Amino acid sequence: MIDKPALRAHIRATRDAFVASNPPPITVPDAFRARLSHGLTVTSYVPMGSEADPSPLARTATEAGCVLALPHVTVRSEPMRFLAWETEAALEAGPFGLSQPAADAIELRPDIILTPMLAFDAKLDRLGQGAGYYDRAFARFPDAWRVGVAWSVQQVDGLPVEPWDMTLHAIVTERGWMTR
Ligand SMILES: Nc1nc2c(c(=O)[nH]1)N(C=O)[C@@H](CNc1ccc(C(=O)N[C@@H](CCC(=O)O)C(=O)O)cc1)CN2
Ligand SMILES: Nc1ncnc2c1ncn2[C@@H]1O[C@H](COP(=O)(O)OP(=O)(O)OP(=O)(O)O)[C@@H](O)[C@H]1O
Repeated sequence: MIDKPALRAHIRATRDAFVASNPPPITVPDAFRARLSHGLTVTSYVPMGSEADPSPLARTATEAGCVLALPHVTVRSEPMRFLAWETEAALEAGPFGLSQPAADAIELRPDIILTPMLAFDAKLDRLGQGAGYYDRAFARFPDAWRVGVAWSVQQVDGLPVEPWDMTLHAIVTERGWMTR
């Protein structure tokens, strides 16, 4: 049995140390670019702490004519919503120190979900912050393309898979593209 809280703390520390060593940014894989088309809704996120920054992917999506959205959360019992976000538009302070769109921004249905995560494995299973926000969003939008974004050092040998977990379709790290 893997102790998830202990694993989360360990990975946060590993990620902090990795970022302190000045890793290269994430670059945009051709397989990601190939999937973009005009009018698709792509959800990004604003990195917190030492999370990998998905902006290169989000910028490429905007250039391809995609619409960008960002997650918006309130309390755990309420689902996360994806709200429209124009690059440069002001963000507001949310819970957990998050920056997010204003609560009255337009809610969108995602086609591609750029997903933050704490840990992942070679089978493209993921471990998040533990609030289940992305797990619930994946269940609500099962047809969206689930692309995890992380640093390569966040890969682990295996993760406990919960009944509600939905495997990612692909992962982007500073080392490149992983798919199944
Ligand atoms: N950048 C980013 N945005 C995101 C997420 C994420 O993982 N990363 N989320 C993914 O769900 C949602 C926010 N969910 C969160 C759920 C729990 C905690 C949390 O428990 N934070 C701890 C401290 C974490 C730390 O030490 O790094 C806390 O505040 O006590 C944070 C965000 C939506 N936006
Ligand atoms: N589809 C779902 N419907 C309702 N509750 C869910 C669903 N998926 C997950 N949950 C709940 O979310 C909680 C968190 O699960 P877990 O520890 O696997 O989160 P995580 O993968 O770290 O989180 P996240 O998806 O936010 O990154 C669990 O208590 C679980 O019951």
